[in-house]
Amino acid sequence: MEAGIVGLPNVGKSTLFNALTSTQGAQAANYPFCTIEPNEGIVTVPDERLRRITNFIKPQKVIPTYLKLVDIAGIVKGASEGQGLGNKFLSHIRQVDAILQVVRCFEDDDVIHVAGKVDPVSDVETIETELMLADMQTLENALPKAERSAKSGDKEAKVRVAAIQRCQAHLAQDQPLRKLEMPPAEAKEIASYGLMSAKPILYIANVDESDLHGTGELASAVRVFAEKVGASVVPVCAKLEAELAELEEPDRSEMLESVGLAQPALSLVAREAYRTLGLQSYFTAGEKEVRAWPVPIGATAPQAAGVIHSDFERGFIRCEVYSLSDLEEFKSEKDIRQAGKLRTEGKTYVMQDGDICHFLFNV
Ligand SMILES: Nc1ncnc2c1ncn2[C@@H]1O[C@H](COP(=O)(O)OP(=O)(O)OP(=O)(O)O)[C@@H](O)[C@H]1O
Ligand SMILES: [Mg+2]
Repeated sequence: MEAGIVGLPNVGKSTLFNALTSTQGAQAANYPFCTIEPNEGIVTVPDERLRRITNFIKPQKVIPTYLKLVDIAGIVKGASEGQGLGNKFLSHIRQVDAILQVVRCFEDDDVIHVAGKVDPVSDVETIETELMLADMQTLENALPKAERSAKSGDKEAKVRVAAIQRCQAHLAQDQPLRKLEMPPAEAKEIASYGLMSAKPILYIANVDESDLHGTGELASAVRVFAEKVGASVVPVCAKLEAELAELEEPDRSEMLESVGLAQPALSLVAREAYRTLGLQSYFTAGEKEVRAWPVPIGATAPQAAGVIHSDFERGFIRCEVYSLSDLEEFKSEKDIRQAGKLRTEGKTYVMQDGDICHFLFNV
C-alpha cells in the first residue's frame, strides 16, 4: 500500500517527505516544480502498543509496520490539460492507494505561492478540480471501447459501460468519485483506471511555526472544508519537522519541549496516513520478535495470515487470538490460556485492530 504526497507547487511537499523519511533524497528548494520525478520512501508507523506488549513479552527485536510514500510533483490549475508538468505526474497519482495533500497554511513572503496568495481552501479546490477533470477524460476515453465490446455481447463490458456512465453522471454534478456508491461488480470493472477523485484523501495543513496546533485561521478553514467532504486534517509545520528530524537525542526532545510539542507531528501524519489507506494492525508476539503487521480493515484471519506469508493463507487452519488488555491483565500468554481467554478463531473471523495472534497452518 502506498500513499502519494500531492499539492500545489512550492507548498512544502518535499520538506515533509524528507522529514518523514529522514532522507535528503528529495530536493526541497524554494522554487516551483523543484520535484520532477517522484521520490519514494518508507515511513515507520509508530505504535505505542508495541511497547506495551514488550512490557510482558521480551523479544530480541521489535518491528513496527511501514508505509510507502511517494513525493509527487506539484499540480497546477490546468494540469489535466497539460499545464505545468501536466499528465506526466497525474499518472503517478493514478498508481497510489491514497492521497496526502499538503496545503500551504503558512505565511512567508519569501516563499512564492503559485496563485499569488495564501488561500488554502482555494488550493484544495484547485487540486480537487484537476483530479476530477482528469477522471472525466479517462472515462471519456474508455467509454467508446467499452461500448463496442458491450455491443458485441461481452457481459463484463456491459457492466463496465454502466460503471463509466455512473461515474460520469456523478462528476457532472461536480462531485468527486470518493463519495459515489457503486455495486462491487461495477467497481471491479473500472478499478484499473486508477480514478483519482475516488482515492481516499488526507489533508496535511502545513502550518506556520507560530501555529503548530493548527488553531489559526488558515488551518481552521481547511478543517471546515475537510469536514464537508468527510476527510481528516493533520496540522504539521514541515519546516520545523525537517529540522527536528535532523537532530539527535537529547537535542530533539529539548527542541520539542521548547516549541510545546509532546511528540513530532510526523508520528501523527504516519498514523493518519495509515488509516486513510484503510489499514489497521495486528501483532505477532514471541521471544524472537514482537511485530506489527498491516491488514486492511475488514480482512479475515486467513487474509491477515497471508500478509506474513502466502503459505499461511493457503494452508490456514485456525488462529489463536488475544488482546493487549488480556495481556495486561493476565501478564503472560500461558496465563491467558489458563484463564480460558485465548480465543480460537476460524476462516471467517474478521480481524480486529490490535489482535495478538498465532496462526496454525498446514501446507
Ligand atoms: N511550514 C513552513 N513554514 C515556512 N516555510 C516552509 C514551511 N514548509 C515548507 N517551507 C518552505 O517552502 C519552500 C518550498 O518547500 P518544498 O520544496 O518542500 O515544496 P514542494 O511542495 O516540494 O515544491 P515543488 O512542487 O516545487 O516540488 C522551502 O523553502 C521550504 O523551506
Ligand atoms: Mg518538491
